[in-house]
Amino acid sequence: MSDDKVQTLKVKRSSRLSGFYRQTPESRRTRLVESRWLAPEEAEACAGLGGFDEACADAMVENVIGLHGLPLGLALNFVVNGQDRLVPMSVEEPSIIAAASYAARLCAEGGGFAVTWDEPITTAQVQLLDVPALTAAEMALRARSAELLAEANGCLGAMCARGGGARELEVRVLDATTLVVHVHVDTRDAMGANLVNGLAERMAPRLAALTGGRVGLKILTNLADRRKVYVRVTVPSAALASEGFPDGTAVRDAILEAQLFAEMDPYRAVTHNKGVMNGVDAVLVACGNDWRAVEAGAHAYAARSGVYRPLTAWKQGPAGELVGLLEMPLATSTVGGAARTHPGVQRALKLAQVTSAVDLAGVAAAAGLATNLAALKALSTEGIQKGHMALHARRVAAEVGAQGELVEIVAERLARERVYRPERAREILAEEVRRKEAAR
Ligand SMILES: CC(C)(COP(=O)([O-])OP(=O)([O-])OC[C@H]1O[C@@H](n2cnc3c(N)ncnc32)[C@H](O)[C@@H]1OP(=O)([O-])[O-])[C@@H](O)C(=O)NCCC(=O)NCCSC(=O)C[C@@](C)(O)CC(=O)[O-]
Ligand SMILES: NC(=O)C1=CN([C@@H]2O[C@H](COP(=O)(O)OP(=O)(O)OC[C@H]3O[C@@H](n4cnc5c(N)ncnc54)[C@H](OP(=O)(O)O)[C@@H]3O)[C@@H](O)[C@H]2O)C=CC1
Repeated sequence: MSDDKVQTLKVKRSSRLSGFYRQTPESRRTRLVESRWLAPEEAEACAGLGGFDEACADAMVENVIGLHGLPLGLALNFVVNGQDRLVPMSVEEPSIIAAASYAARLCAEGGGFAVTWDEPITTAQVQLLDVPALTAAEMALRARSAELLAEANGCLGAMCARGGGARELEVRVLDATTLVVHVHVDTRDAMGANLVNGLAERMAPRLAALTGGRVGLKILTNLADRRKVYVRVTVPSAALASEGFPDGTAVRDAILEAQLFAEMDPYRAVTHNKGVMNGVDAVLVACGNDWRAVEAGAHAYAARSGVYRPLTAWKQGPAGELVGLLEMPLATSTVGGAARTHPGVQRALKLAQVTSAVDLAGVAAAAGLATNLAALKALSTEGIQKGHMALHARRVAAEVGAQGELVEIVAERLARERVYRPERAREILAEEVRRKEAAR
């Protein structure tokens, strides 16, 4: 990135872009330039497929026959650790970006999202089978732990030079003849899967020799519980009041009841967590990260006690405010993987002003807490259908052939009628087309 662009990005800007959602994609890009979020050529590069082409795709995965697009939107109103952030989200489901923006606006009233994180530790597992004497094997590994870590770091010169490297060796007993060795590695801005998988393969013969065991699998774990992110928000109860629900305290209490439901019932907790992953995954997809890895880790973490539980906790604060907390493993990257091959990924990271992998984890987790709050607020008041379906109506309108301003007109009428069937959309579209022709 050129110095003038770095300067541009350092300028303090607001993430509150009033009326943004009523603009066209082109005028939104112009707005981003005017409000100094993007340089003109960067905004222009967002249009269409954003520079992603068949050659990029062919270098990325196998047997490519074409490209498959997804929308790239921006969630607004985010203040993360005191800094205004735009949050890039790529997702196929309507209402998620609106929901994130809405909840972020509520959270901003309490000071925004306070985010902290663990060091970016990714863990390799080496399975050792048929170990003849478990206790002796464990002792041998523990006695050699410093030496083994030094050997590991010997293979990780570049990673150590940037402040990462192997940090700890852990031995776990799985059954009477099976051990698993965990090598915890700080992989800095990389997710570190390829790095630690390679390390595990290199270390395995030595670990087998020390224990007398036979090498089994050598692979990272996606239960990245040494790489967690923690987010906290405070929403004044008054901010929760909305049309038809003037008592913010009652809305807060309804959200607390929804939280209790998720804590008592895994069937509900899964859906509650889907609302969290709405935000997290959309950010990860926009930023070219491995969302399957994060999904797998998130759900395993939610079930760590043996019972599947919500990833977020909503409580009442001392002054009657609503306090929200999210704690989850979140292994992100700003280098490696798709960041190398997808031109849109670097742009998304710049838009969000992401400075490191852990910073990206913080932004994604803030988005997750926001989408969870928006869903709980909607569910606890008017129900999910009103807001969600009103936005879904735009998709129905487009499906039946509405274009340009007719998309909004048809969608608005469907939402007013609370009918979202394509047949009705078709009728409305025909009426509106006739009306337009008559007016000419
Ligand atoms: C959809 C809203 C936000 C409307 O909510 P509303 O109160 O009708 O919105 P509003 O018109 O008062 O606007 C409030 C703010 O929302 C945003 N907003 C409003 N409209 C738009 C739009 N068109 N495009 C972009 N942003 C929009 C925007 O930030 C706006 O602020 P402003 O800029 O005006 O100051 C609300 O109803 C909501 O948050 N609903 C929840 C939607 C949701 O969770 N969708 C996910 C699908 S359901 C699901 O997958 C998860 C679930 C529900 O199962 C999880 C669970 O069970 O826990
Ligand atoms: N179970 C799973 O989750 C699995 C996931 N994967 C996939 O692996 C990929 C991620 O692996 P990963 O090892 O992260 O990616 P890559 O191998 O693509 O790239 C990471 C490398 O980038 C280099 N690098 C440059 N700058 C930095 C920096 N600032 N911080 C850290 N590293 C830097 C490092 O190499 P150097 O130190 O040599 O410079 C690092 O090892 C994803 O595509 C994922 O989908 C693969 C297998 C299994």
